This record gives sequence, structure tokens and C-alpha cells, in this order.
Amino acid sequence: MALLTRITGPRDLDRLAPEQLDQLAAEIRSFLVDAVSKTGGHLGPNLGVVELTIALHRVFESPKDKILWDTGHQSYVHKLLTGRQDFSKLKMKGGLSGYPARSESEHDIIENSHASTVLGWADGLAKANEVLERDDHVVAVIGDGALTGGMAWEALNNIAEAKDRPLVIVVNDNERSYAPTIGGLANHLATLRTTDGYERFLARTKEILDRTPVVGRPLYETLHGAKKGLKDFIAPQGMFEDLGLKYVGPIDGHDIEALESALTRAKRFGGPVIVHCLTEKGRGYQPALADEADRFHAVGKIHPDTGLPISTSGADWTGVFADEMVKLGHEREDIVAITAAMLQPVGLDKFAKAFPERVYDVGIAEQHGAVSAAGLATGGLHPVFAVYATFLNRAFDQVLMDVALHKCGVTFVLDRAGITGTDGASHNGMWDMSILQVVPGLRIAAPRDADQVRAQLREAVEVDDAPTVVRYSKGAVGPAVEAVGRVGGMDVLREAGTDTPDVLLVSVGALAPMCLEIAGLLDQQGISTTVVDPRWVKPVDEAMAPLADRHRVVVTVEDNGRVGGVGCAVAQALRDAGVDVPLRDFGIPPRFLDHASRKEVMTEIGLTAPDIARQVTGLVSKLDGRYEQAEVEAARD
Ligand SMILES: Cc1ncc(C[n+]2csc(CCOP(=O)(O)OP(=O)(O)O)c2C)c(N)n1
Ligand SMILES: CC(=O)[C@@H](O)[C@H](O)COP(=O)(O)O
Ligand SMILES: [Mg+2]
Repeated sequence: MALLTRITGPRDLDRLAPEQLDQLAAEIRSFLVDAVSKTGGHLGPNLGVVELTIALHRVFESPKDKILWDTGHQSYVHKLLTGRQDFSKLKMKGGLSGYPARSESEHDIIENSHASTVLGWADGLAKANEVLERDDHVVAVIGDGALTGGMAWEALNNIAEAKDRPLVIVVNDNERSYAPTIGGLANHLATLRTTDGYERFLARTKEILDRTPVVGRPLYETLHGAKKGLKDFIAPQGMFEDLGLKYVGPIDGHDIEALESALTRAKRFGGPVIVHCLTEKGRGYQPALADEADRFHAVGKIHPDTGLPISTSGADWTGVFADEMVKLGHEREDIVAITAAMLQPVGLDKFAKAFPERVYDVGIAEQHGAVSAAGLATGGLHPVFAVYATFLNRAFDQVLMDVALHKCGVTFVLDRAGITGTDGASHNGMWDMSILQVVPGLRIAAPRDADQVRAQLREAVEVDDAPTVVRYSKGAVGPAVEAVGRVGGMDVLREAGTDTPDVLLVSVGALAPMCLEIAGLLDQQGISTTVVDPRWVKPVDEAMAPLADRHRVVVTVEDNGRVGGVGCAVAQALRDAGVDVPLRDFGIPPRFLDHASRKEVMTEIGLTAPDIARQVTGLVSKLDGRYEQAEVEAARD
């Protein structure tokens, strides 16, 4: 690491001779494999942008020039070159974020890891430079996958309009999201890649002519001067140029000299310009045994030499869904599946293998996915759209106005619901059960274990006149939690053991084991508790109000935002039924939560059994007029 450790900031790169840059790139690749194999992270995307990031920081002067990263998962090299080389706690509490973070560096601008937003940011920043008469450069790096997102095209439409507003767009084209990028755009990029591009023609001609300087140089200038005619002859007009954008490329995204040349030209262009770079995801890392279909897009802890996972977790929520979907696919030929460029991460790979004609990868285009689902349902099919909870946020209006308004039988399966933790604020699935509460007719299920995932998924796909949602956590599925009774449509998980129970504890989804632990702790305080799992949390079960009326206090516990969540819905249902029982709702506070493990975040926000039991004890004691005693005891803890 002789060179890498000498880089404390981007300007240190200026002191390296061209031949040292390839050595630096090799050192960075070695660092990434060694560090990320220990912590987990986006190894493949970052191995693919080593040379590109070096060239960007040599041509542009961050932080005066703004280098923006779409999604930000490919910003590890950017971090290494901007003074952050301790990756020992990557994505862990107190360590580096897995994405750009303003709190870490003035070189970091966009923190959100939701794809396809970078061009919007760049458009805004370029306009601000224009109004404030700044000559800073704005450089937006967007992947071919992120370019399949609609927002990217909304921004391009605006950017293309201002011919004199400088803005450099770098398309990092590695032909993949997780899997190969789909769609017409991908095909067009492939055309641009394979067409012997004007730039490559010029470079190759220059190379030849440089070997014959007497004739060569004047001839090269003539060729370069005949650019327009030559370009049309050599490289067909691409859609970017049809949009009015200057196009430079395709450029070898691993050739630092070629990259610097293209970026320098783009920097001087004085208007919007696209630099199309060809890169390889996971470049330089071909471990002996791992067969990484997604080119190490997002790895857990792995053996650096084999690429194989250090520990394989047991059954996870995604796997339970994956297997049940295949069964459903065999039973019902009207069931089709949709993914937004995340076939394997959301567990649709097995379904796709069994029914290749019945699964649609729409690209990173959740809004389109939801509307297309409305079309599929209207056309007589039952689509199951599997997507991470946080990524459905951007398709709220489509769920509301296209799916629900038209009473379409679409099932949304939300993986990574609740606190995910290590991917930081924008990845927690903490908004779905709040924003979807307002969708008329939409039903929400929150399974507590594997059996309930299977059961509730089956119940959901039976609904053909309204949207249904099944949402579950990230990672290992919890232990089976058997019901001991039933009230209305709700499972009783624990009886209070008395005719005058104190607390009705409403347990939502995967938090059932924690809620049973809370009930046990309350027992120790002489407080009797009934624990119910509503299963379907929207609409609130009709049996909820009369059941609550038989208790002194109602407590709801959910792995979702408190604001507008299940607790609020239950409180409203009790009010509407004239049931005047105090209710205390526990959930995620309306804050952006820094990256840490799920357990650390849950502890930090007080979503733990001891915290909740303590607060409920205080509440019940207050009702008994034993408040002073409880307050004294609590203070002693
Ligand atoms: C709105 C949204 N949907 C899905 C994702 C999950 N995701 C993270 S990276 C990625 C693939 C990005 O592909 P690309 O833009 O080509 O970048 P690359 O990984 O190839 O560098 C996806 C789908 C996301 N971050 N945001
Ligand atoms: C950047 C991005 O959005 C995804 O790659 C995400 O990091 C994957 O999260 P999981 O690791 O939970 O699948
Ligand atoms: Mg890509």
C-alpha cells in the first residue's frame, strides 16, 4: 500500500506519475477485497470504479467541483481518495457509512441510497452555479442500472434543454444492476458499446498516425476537423445526441489515460455532456470457488481467496417467500411476479427459474412496476410485486391512484420491512405501514413467522379486487410462534390468565417473540397481559375494540414508524368504537437513523422488551395510583 497510504486527499493524486496510477489502482483493489471481505459491503460495484474514481479526482477539484454518486454504493474508492481509509468498521456503528455521508466529509454530497436521483441533484446544482455565477463543475456518476429509473429521464429532459449550462454526466456502464440490466436502454448502450465509437476511432487513428508524424499529424488534424461528417459516418447518432446532449464515448473505464482525456474534454465543453464509460463490475476479483451471479454486488463477510460466505445464515424471510411463490406458481397460472432489478435479493429467482415467462424485471423502476401491475391485474392476472419496503416509497401514488383506485388485485411483498440498520437511514423499511394506511381498500399483513408468511401470502393472492401487502423483516426468520386462541381474525399468542386482565398487547409481525418477553416481564410486576397478533393490521380487526374494552390499557408494538402506524390506526378504531381505554404505541421514532446493526438501532430507539415493559409498568402503576412507587423504582434501575 506504498502509494495508497500517501493519498490523504485528492490533490495528492496530482503528484503521482502516470505509470504510478495503475499501481495505485492495484493497491486499491487489493485493499477493497481485504477490507470488504471482513465487513461485507458493495465489493463488486467498487472494484468496477477504481480507475474511474482516480481519473475523476485528478481531473476535477472536489470539493469545489461537486462529484455526485447515484445510489452511492460505489463510493468506497471516493472515500479512500478523500481521506477515509479506515474501513475496519464499514457500515457498523461509529464506522464509515456504506454510502456518502456529509458528516464524514465535505467531498460527500448525496447521502440517500435510493437510485436514479443523481441527475436531479446535478440539474439543481448546475442551475445554482448558473444563478450564482460560480464556475464550479458538477459531475454526476450514474450506473446503467440507475439509468433505467424514470427520474433519471425526467432530469435528462431538463438538462438537455440548457445547451450552455455546464454539467458532466458519467455513465458507468457495466451492463449490470445486480443482474444484467434490462430494457431498451440497455440494448442501446450495448449498441454504443459495440459500435466502433468515434472516440475510439480517433484514438486508434491517432495512435497509428503518431507513428508517422510527418504525414500523420496533419492528416489527424484533418480527420479531427472533419469531425461532424466523420462521426456520422463512423458512429450512428445515439439517443443522447438525439436528445441534444454531447456524447463522448464509449471510453474504456479502466484506462486512466483515456478517462482523463475524455473527462478533460467534457470539463471544457461548457454545456451538458455525457461521458459513456465501459467498466466491469467486480473487476480484478475472480476468487477460486465463488460463483457470484451478481458479480459481488453486495456481499456479506466472505473468504477473500474463495469469495465464499463466512457464515451461511439459516432460513430467512426471503427464502420462505421464495419457496411459497414457486408452489403458488404451480397451483395458479394467473400468478405472475415483478421485480425492480432485484430478482435474487427479493427471492424471485426460484420462481423465475420455474416460470421464466411469468416474471418481469422492470429495471430500477418501482413506479412503473406498480402501474404495470395494475395493467397485469386488469388484464386478468394476479401480479406479485416483490420489493424492499423502503423502495416502494417512491411508488406511493401509483399504488394509490393506479392500483387501489381501480381496485386491482395486486399483491406487494415488502422485504426488508422494519429496521435493517447497516445500510443507514434510507434503507430502513420504516414508512410502509404509515404511508399505506391512507390507501382506501388496501390491506396490510404482517406475518410473525414462516408459517404466517406462507398463510398470509396465500390469503393475499386470493384478494382480486384490492391491493394487498405482505411485509416482513430482513434476514433470519424468527422462531415459530403458535397461537393459543383466536379472537375475530386475530391470533391470541398469550392469555392473561384472569377475567380482569390489565394489558392488551398488540404484537405486529416479527416482534411477536419480543412481545411475549414483554408480557413475561410484566408478569413479574404483577401485571396480567393478553398478547394478540392481528395478522392483518389494515383494516383494524373488528374484534379489536371489544377485546380492548375488556382491558385497562392497550399497548401496540410495531417495527414501523410510530407516526401514522398501526398504533395510530388501532387508537382511531377504539375512538370510533367509543372504547375509552388508554393506549400506548411503541414503534420507530420519526428520525433518520444512522447506520448500525439492527439490534443496536432497536436498543437506541428503545424498541426492546425491558424498555417497553418498564414504560408499561409505569403506565399501569399510574392507573393504580401507585405512580410514586413506580417512579421511585424506575429511578433506582
Ligand atoms: C429505488 C431503488 N431501487 C433499488 C435499489 C437497490 N439497488 C442498489 S444498487 C442497485 C443496482 C444499481 O445498478 P447500477 O446503477 O448499474 O450500479 P452498479 O451497481 O452497476 O455500479 C440496485 C437495484 C436502490 N438502491 N434504489
Ligand atoms: C445499495 C442497495 O440498495 C442495495 O444493494 C442494498 O444495499 C442491498 O441491501 P441488502 O444487503 O439488505 O440486500
Ligand atoms: Mg451497472
